[in-house]
Amino acid sequence: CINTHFTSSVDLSTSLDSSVQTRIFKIIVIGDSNVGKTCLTFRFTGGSFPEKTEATIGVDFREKAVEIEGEKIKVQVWDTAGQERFRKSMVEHYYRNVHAVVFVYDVTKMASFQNLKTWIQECNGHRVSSTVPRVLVGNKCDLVNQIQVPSNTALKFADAHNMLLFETSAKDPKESQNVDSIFMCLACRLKAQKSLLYRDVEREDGRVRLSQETDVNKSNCPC
Ligand SMILES: Nc1nc2c(ncn2[C@@H]2O[C@H](COP(=O)(O)OP(=O)(O)OP(=O)(O)O)[C@@H](O)[C@H]2O)c(=O)[nH]1
Ligand SMILES: [Mg+2]
Repeated sequence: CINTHFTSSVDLSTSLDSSVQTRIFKIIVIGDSNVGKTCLTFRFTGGSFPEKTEATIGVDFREKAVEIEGEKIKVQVWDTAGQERFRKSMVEHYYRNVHAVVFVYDVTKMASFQNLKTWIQECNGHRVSSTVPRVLVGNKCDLVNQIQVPSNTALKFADAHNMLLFETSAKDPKESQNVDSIFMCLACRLKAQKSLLYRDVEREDGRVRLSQETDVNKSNCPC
C-alpha cells in the first residue's frame, strides 16, 4: 500500500454536495488521442468496453458512486480530448480544482509514451499542486504481440515522476478489476488526504466542525 503522508489541505468546498454531504472527487484522464481514455473511463463507470468510440470533443463526464470505509463518495471522471483541436478551449477547465490526474499511454505505441513528457508539462503549467496524486496507465496490454513500451522503461519513468504504474487493458474483461483499482486507489488516497477537511463532518449550531487529521495508513487502500 502507499505509505505517503499527505499533509497539505486542499479546499474541497466546491466539491461538497451540501444537501447530502457527499464528497465529489474530480479525476482527470489525460493522454494522446486514441490511447483508450474513453474506453478506460467507460470500463470503470459503466463496467464494459464500448463497441465503438469516437474522438472525444472537449470533455465527457462520467461518474461513479463508491463507498470507502463507510463513506459514500462520488468519483467524477473527466474523460478529456486527446486531439489538440478538440481540447484547446477546455484545458483551463480540465485542471481547475482537480483532485487527481491519470496519465494514459498506449503500450503498442511508443510515441504515446514519449509524449507523456508534454502532458506532464501541461499539467505542471496549470499550477496543479504537487500534492495532487498522479498515476500512469499503460493501456491495450491485451495486444501482447504488438507491445512497444517495455514494462521496465515505463516503471523507470513512473518512478522518476513519483507515480504508480498500472499496465492494463480496457478491452480485456479479465482486467476490469485492475482498471477499477486505478480509480479506487486514487479515491482512497484522496479520502485519506481530504480527511483533514471533511471526515466525520458534524453540524453543530449550524456550523461545520471538522475532525482531526487521521492516519493515511489506517485506510483500506486496495492497492
Ligand atoms: N485492443 C484494445 N483496443 C483498445 C483498448 N482501449 C481502447 N481501444 C481502442 O482504441 C481506440 C481509441 O479508444 P478511445 O478510448 O476512443 O481513445 P481516446 O484516448 O479516448 O481518444 P480521444 O478521445 O481522441 O482522445 C478505439 O478503437 C478502441 O476500441 C484496449 O485496451 N485494447
Ligand atoms: Mg476519448
